[in-house]
Amino acid sequence: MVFIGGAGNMAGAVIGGMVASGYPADKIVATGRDKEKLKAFCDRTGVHGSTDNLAAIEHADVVVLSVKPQVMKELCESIAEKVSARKPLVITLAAGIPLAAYQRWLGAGVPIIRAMPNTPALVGTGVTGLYAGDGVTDEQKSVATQMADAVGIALWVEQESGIDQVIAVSGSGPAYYFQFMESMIDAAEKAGMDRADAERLTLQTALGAAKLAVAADVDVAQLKRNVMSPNGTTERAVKRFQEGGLPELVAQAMGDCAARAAEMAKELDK
Ligand SMILES: NC(=O)C1=CN([C@@H]2O[C@H](COP(=O)(O)OP(=O)(O)OC[C@H]3O[C@@H](n4cnc5c(N)ncnc54)[C@H](OP(=O)(O)O)[C@@H]3O)[C@@H](O)[C@H]2O)C=CC1
Ligand SMILES: O=C(O)[C@@H]1CCC=N1
Repeated sequence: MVFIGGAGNMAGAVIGGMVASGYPADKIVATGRDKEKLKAFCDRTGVHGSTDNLAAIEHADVVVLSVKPQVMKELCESIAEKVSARKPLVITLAAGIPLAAYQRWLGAGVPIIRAMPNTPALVGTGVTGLYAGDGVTDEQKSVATQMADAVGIALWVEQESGIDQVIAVSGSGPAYYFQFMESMIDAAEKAGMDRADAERLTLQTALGAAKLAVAADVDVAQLKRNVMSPNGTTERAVKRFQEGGLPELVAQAMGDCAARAAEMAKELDK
């Protein structure tokens, strides 16, 4: 399996998670342009590295594309001849680029899967949304499912637009939680708590809440009520969130996120 842009944030997290879960590191090649960054990544994970995309994909059955959306067209055009001749399975991790664009850039008939992972893949707790284009076999779909399963959970979507919904929930989602944690840490520090203590307590609380929510047989609304004693401290805090419009703000932010994915598609599908 070859990851183009393999030492980057997203592919690096997927590769790190795959290797940690037992996928053989010597079956993975990561490519990049920055030799030092690539070497450090390969030393850390045990995967092979290459600064030559064409040489790296020469015999590959699966090519994962993980460069920034803005440079994806240029990258695809640079590998198109080789890819359209051999037709390996191409899995793209990029946000905001429709399958139709890859078909134009890489040539018709190349099997393409859009995958939308998230960075918690690195710790085996990722979410990957998946969408398969025409001509992708069940065996190829199962390769993508295996990659996703190795680093967390997978969800296949029926429509390509489902990928934009996945971006709004889980692709970008970790940043929403990091933002919330950052705000809690800042507020606790401002209120007089040592920053390191504030960080420790905030992160453990986030971890505990997420673990409890996953393990519980009641929904998150009930778990929230379980923390709220009538006329107690939590009720006061939650009332402030609700009066301040947090639910609407979250919905707006997620809407903005999905809208940006659609906007990127218009900018980049050329
Ligand atoms: N970050 C995230 O949370 C998520 C990102 N994504 C998607 O993943 C993709 C990558 O994003 P992210 O990892 O954040 O970005 P990064 O910039 O961290 O990684 C991109 C990598 O691509 C490499 N690269 C650029 N051009 C080339 C090239 N021509 N040949 C080989 N390697 C190249 C860069 O390495 P070098 O500097 O060595 O060239 C860099 O390491 C994007 O398309 C994004 O939409 C999807 C889901 C979540
Ligand atoms: O912010 C971005 O565009 C990428 C896609 C999802 C997460 N990061």
